[in-house]
Amino acid sequence: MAQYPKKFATKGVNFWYGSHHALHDISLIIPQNCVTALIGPSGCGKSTYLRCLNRMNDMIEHTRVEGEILLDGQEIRGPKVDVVELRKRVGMVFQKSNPFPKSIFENIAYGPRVAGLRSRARLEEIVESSLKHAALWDEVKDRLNDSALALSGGQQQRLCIARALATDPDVLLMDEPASALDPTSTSRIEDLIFELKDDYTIVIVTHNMQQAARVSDQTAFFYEGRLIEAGPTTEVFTNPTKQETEDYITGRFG
Ligand SMILES: Nc1ncnc2c1ncn2[C@@H]1O[C@H](COP(=O)(O)OP(=O)(O)OP(=O)(O)O)[C@@H](O)[C@H]1O
Repeated sequence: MAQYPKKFATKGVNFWYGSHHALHDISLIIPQNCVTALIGPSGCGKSTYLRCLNRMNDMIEHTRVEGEILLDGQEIRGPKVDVVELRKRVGMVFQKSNPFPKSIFENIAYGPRVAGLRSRARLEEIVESSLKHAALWDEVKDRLNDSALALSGGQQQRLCIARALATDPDVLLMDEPASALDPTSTSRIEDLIFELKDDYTIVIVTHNMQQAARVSDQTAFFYEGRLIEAGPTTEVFTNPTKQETEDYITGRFG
């Protein structure tokens, strides 16, 4: 992965929920234009780590983070960092698709509007390009004013990806984006992830090891709040260096 520039470099990241020490000394490079999969058993800290990358954990009370989280070499917890700007650059898609109870158009236009964009023509361009990027345009272009809630689960998830793309991010964080979807919709999301990495850096949390093996370039295995190993996905899956990784990927626990 060394041939790719570092998008994120996290060094010695520790994280606490109150007195619960949830992440221990996590140092991980997230390479640009690659898909990094975070795998590991339930409760090992994957989502917590993911939320460190756009300071989403700031919204949870009584939490504390220590260590370095550098995005393009800049500390994201520095005093001058605008968190709203950070979250535009580092967009997020959740396990359960969560469209607003508004039209398809308004769901995508929302972020750019909140950012101050007023031009209808420009908003239309952004809606179209975001939906195209999220491989949804052809299915919805004739019904942009219909409610987003009328879309299927898989379409709603692609809409949420389009919504995250509308603010022109560099990075997409995805927390189990396909775990609530049927196999066909899952496979569309996986194809989409593969296409998106040309333009974005992607970090995906997944419970599904086949999915991690299919979509990611780099895999990071977490266990009990620690990063056990990280490396090129093919190596982690075929020749893991740590016993815990081997036990997990061969299904001995988790
Ligand atoms: N909001 C919260 N408040 C308190 N503790 C939390 C909170 N969110 C997570 N935790 C705890 O932090 C630890 C790591 O949780 P996290 O959700 O990051 O794990 P995970 O690997 O993503 O799990 P899963 O795969 O089940 O989503 C767990 O012990 C969990 O109970």
